[in-house]
Amino acid sequence: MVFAMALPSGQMPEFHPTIMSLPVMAIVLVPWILIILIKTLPKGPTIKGVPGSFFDLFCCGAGTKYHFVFGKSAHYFHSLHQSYGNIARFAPGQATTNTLKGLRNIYGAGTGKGSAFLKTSFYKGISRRNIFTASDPVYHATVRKLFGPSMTPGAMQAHGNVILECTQRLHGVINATLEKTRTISLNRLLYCHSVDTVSEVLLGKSLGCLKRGKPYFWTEQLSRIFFWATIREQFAGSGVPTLIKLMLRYLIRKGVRSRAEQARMRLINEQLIAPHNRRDIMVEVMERANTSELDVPEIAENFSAIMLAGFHTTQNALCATIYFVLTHPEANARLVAELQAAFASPDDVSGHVAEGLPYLNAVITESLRLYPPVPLGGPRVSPGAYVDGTYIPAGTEICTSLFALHHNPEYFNEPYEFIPERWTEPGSTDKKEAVQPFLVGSRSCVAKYFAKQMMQLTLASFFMEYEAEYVGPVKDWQRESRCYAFWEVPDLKLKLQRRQY
Ligand code: HEM
Repeated sequence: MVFAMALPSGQMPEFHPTIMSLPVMAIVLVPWILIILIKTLPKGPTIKGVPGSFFDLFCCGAGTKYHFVFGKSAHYFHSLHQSYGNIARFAPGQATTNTLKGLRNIYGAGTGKGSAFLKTSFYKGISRRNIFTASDPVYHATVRKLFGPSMTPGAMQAHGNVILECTQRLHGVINATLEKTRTISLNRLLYCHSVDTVSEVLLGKSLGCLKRGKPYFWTEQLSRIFFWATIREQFAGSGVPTLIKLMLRYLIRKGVRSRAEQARMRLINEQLIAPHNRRDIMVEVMERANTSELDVPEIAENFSAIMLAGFHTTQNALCATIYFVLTHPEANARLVAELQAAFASPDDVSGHVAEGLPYLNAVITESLRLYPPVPLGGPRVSPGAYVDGTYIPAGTEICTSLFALHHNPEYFNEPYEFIPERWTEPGSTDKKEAVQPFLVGSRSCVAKYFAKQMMQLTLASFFMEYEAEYVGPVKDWQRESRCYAFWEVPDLKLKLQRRQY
């Protein structure tokens, strides 16, 4: 009423929500941001004498938090190494290294008490105790002993034909689509292929995502779980994780995570009692189970963890390799020539020939170098030890950024270029051991040979079957990918045509 009288027109003044809300925002948000900053000040031991950016060291790791949240952590860590050298801090008590020696010091340190660099609490935020999340070396060794023998190169050979059948199903779906259009985005199809193949080899049952035309909601959960685990880790103690948890649980998607877990465990428990018509990995593991200290629910939990770890990683690697080959016409021509000299037709592709093809394996390794599916390497707690000549105090965190290691100019000529020849030319001076996309040591990828075989067979069959052209918008695959533990892969849009044999 007072306002109305003050205005000549006698109307009420307009309500400007932005002007009105600014003081409110200031009153509510500024103290909250201050509390977050104070709460996220480092509480544990700090690393001294290792450089890092001002924002990270004196503003509660603000630079790192920003880049994590916006999916740019891999590039950010690389830029820290470019600015501050081979060991750089990204928070007062956390450091990253980009050297081979650093990698070996951290991940190859063994499992002995007091000498091992154990997994950090970050992994506990991902799921229950299993092969991937456990930090206890004794428990971890028990699980590796049970599953490891079924994933050696020799053991994996028995699954080559199953992987090829999965690849044929992928081609069946692509060919059906080609009857309607020549332009196809392969991201989702390759994701479904990865899910179906991993579940088929591991559990003896394909999840049928390709047939269904889309993945199940629970197969796609992992990247989100990793994202929130990262946020939790970055903002630990500030109240942000609790707020997010409450929002997720009560406001947005009640119980999604537990439904995902139930769906996954139901599948595994069904397969544990179902008859199997071939010797898949589950059959082999359950034959050994009576010699293991793990009970059946724990074995089931580990099947779940191993299966999930295989979905995004292999899809990331397959998409990137196809992109790099197709955007490098000479590499494409060389690869196709090698494949056509080795196989008479796509149906002729076989595991034992594909594993010996130098150029095929060179394009795979070069893609894994440029675009490691796990770009940061896992965070570890220092036992109090030297990493590449620098003392990292006990209780502080250290990791090797695989993306930065793979782009380290000390090891690679033209580190940003896709040059498969660096793996085939005897005169190449590049340091080959510096490419370790599966990590090294006791916590390296248990399914390394599975992943390699799947890539060899899927890619050999694909390039034999199709003449392809990349027609998507992406000019720089790495820059245009977001990274949250794995990559969020850009659009792999291709124009495809079946080859005639
Ligand atoms: C190109 C594909 C793949 C790459 C580059 C890759 C890379 C890695 C890396 C870097 C780690 C260590 C992660 C850490 O310490 O935080 C890891 C661990 C692991 N990976 Fe893979 N992976 C791939 C495919 C797969 C597949 C297909 C599976 C399963 C079918 C799998 C299962 C696992 C498991 C269970 C672990 C934990 C091993 C342990 O701690 O003993 N990975 N992988």
